[in-house]
Amino acid sequence: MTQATVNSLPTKTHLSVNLNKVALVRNTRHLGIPSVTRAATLCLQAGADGITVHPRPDARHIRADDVRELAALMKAWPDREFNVEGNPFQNLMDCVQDLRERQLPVHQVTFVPDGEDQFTSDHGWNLPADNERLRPLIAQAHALGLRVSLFMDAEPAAMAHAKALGADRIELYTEPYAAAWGTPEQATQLARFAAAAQAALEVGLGVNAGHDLNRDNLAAFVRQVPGVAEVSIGHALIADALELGYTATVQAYQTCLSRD
Ligand SMILES: CC(=O)[C@@H](O)[C@H](O)COP(=O)(O)O
Ligand SMILES: NCC(=O)COP(=O)(O)O
Repeated sequence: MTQATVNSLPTKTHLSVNLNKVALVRNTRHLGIPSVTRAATLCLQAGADGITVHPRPDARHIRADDVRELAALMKAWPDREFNVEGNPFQNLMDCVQDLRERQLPVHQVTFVPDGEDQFTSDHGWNLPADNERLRPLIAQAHALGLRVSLFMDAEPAAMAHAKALGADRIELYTEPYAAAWGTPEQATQLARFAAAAQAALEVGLGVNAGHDLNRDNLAAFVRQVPGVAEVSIGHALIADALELGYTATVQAYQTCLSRD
């Protein structure tokens, strides 16, 4: 990497807490508990750097109302980030346009190429094949004042395409690393993700990461993959919070991210 690139590496990896799973439990009754906004408040009070949600078209967990209520809450936390994930060819753009019309904060959109009823995210964009259809949506998000991150597999060659499309960041889809953690494949996967992150940094993209990161696999990832600006973590973090509470859990994840 050039010196200029090294100098621009983030000094901290931010923790964005994904609250999908809080909404998933809430949606099994009509009682409003557990509260997604209360969870967000507790995570932010505990030191989370941001909140992530992924409102899927089937509204299985996060609903449009949740996105609005969380954005309204984020107004009271101007130094924290609100990241909304989704497929821009489905409901994502309407969702963030709605926030903008209400003058509610949203900082980043993460474009994810999921099908309408996909079990969970399991792949990134296919660049350059998806280039032409993504380009106008990235421009549309920029016109709304949003940072755009593209959910990507750890393929170094795709990073220059993401940059040429106008993306600001990529989010590395980390499930293959998480699945390899603790096995002989771990080092191979780490090297693969490090190469993809380095390729992204070299073309001037920021690097986010997420999917199945947890308290066991997180520290090695951020130590060995260069320049990770942000991780978004939901499933494992909320599972931990059921046992430890939000405050202790967020603090434990921040300890994993510490570079001391
Ligand atoms: C893009 C990504 O990896 C996460 O948003 C993941 O898709 C979480 O979604 P679910 O909580 O619906 O599994
Ligand atoms: N972008 C990934 C995310 O928000 C959370 O993924 P997971 O931790 O629920 O797998």
